Amino acid sequence: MLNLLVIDDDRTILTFAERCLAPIADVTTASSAEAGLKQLRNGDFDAVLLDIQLPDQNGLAVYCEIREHDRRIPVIFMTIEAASGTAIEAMQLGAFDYIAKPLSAEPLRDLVERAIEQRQISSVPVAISADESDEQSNGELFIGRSPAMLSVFKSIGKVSKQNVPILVRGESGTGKELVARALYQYSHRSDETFLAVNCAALPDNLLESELFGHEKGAFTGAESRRIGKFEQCNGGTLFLDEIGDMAPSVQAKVLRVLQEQRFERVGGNKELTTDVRIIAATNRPLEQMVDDGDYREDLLYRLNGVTIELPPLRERLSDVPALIHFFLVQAKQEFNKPDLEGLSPEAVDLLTQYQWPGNVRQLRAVIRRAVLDAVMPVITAEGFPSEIRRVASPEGQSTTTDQNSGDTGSTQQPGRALPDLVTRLLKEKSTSLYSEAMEYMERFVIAEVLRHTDGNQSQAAEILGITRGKLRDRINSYNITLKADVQVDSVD
Ligand SMILES: Nc1ncnc2c1ncn2[C@@H]1O[C@H](COP(=O)(O)OP(=O)(O)OP(=O)(O)O)[C@@H](O)[C@H]1O
Repeated sequence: MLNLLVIDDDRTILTFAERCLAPIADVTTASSAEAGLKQLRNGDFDAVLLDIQLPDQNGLAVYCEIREHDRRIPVIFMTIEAASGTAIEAMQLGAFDYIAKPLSAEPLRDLVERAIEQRQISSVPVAISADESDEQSNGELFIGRSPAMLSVFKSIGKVSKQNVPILVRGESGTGKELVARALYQYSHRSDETFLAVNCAALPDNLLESELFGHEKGAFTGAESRRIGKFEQCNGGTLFLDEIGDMAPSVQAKVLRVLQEQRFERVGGNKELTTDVRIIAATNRPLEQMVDDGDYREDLLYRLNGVTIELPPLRERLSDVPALIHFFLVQAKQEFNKPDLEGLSPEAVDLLTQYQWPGNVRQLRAVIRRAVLDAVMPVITAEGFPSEIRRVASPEGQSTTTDQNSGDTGSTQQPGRALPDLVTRLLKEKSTSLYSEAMEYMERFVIAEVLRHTDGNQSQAAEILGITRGKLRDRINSYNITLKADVQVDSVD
């Protein structure tokens, strides 16, 4: 039988808890902090229900003693409304949860059952530890042991010292920028500047001036001369991310730098020279864009000389455990969770089966979120978003949407889930409500506009007032599938 300790100076609460929780656990009661701690030391408890205001000792102090005795015991605080500030403090210290008085039988039973379940899972050895390994203490930043990644590392080794442009290809979030940085670190230019420009993040005219600079008065608002990245980076390495998102005029200027190392600032006629190594990245089908007349063939030819292809994470799922470990260690330190031990075996199973449409970036976000939310030493599948937990359901990764998604199936009005989402996050005591709600809104707005334009991205970008590159970026990160009817799957 499972054992539960209830500490409260209110007799009625102790009697209520005994009666209500008897079907699930052997309930031991104590009416003071001192008596409770004595019981704790003599017994073996699976969870503790603790009154936050005890006559002989502050509830938080008692909580700290319980943690010192056994940090795996989930502690549920019982509070009255006025003490909610202390309850929040308790949660910050790592309490399992808190429940408001007067107690009701069903929520109390549910909560205790959940706590006991977590305690049991926490007693199983973790499948992936959150402690730093030798590998990580060696400063390894680029994780991957799959044959596909080993071949990427080999390519980096082969070409990093050659002074040629390199094109890094792969889906969003696969690590293209990391490849660019590794190429730079292992090159002869590693002591020189490394600059990165995301070509999709700026409208065409601003991108041109960002890259090549401009002269005073070149256009309205150009109040002084500006030095562009190609000039700033002379002798160094320039990473051009989303190289597919450049207007023809910018493509022509980049081609000229690649061929002759020459360019002019916007609005200037003085020819400047620069010695910059270009590493470009894209997740777009440049060949197709050339066929469609959207991209210069000569530029593609120049960039394509040496290509490094990053496989999507779903094609190298054997890398997932090492990546989980890497991100766990990072997040444990960053969020100051010294008690975190790692991930339970079923949690690891789930993550190694999921298809990761958002690639490594999505995996990183999922681990960070789970660490941030963790109140127990072991993270279980409960700590993951619903789209990942669905993998374990008999239906597999269904396309049904949930309240996290910006869209809904045909049965629900799009966008209607926002109030529910806010209510749920409030209930879960979220500390990122604003960003989650904004993400939901953005997802919803983009899907609606795309539906309105029948999936036409140029029209949608115009209506939204954002660049096509930015729209594409959002479509990728929210995993919006453009079919006859625009569908949205939720991705963190
Ligand atoms: N193999 C890896 N090891 C460790 N971290 C990784 C790895 N791959 C990617 N990451 C991390 O995942 C995140 C996304 O990586 P990155 O920005 O390089 O992707 P990207 O392919 O350039 O994405 P985008 O196309 O959207 O710009 C970053 O936080 C990066 O540090």
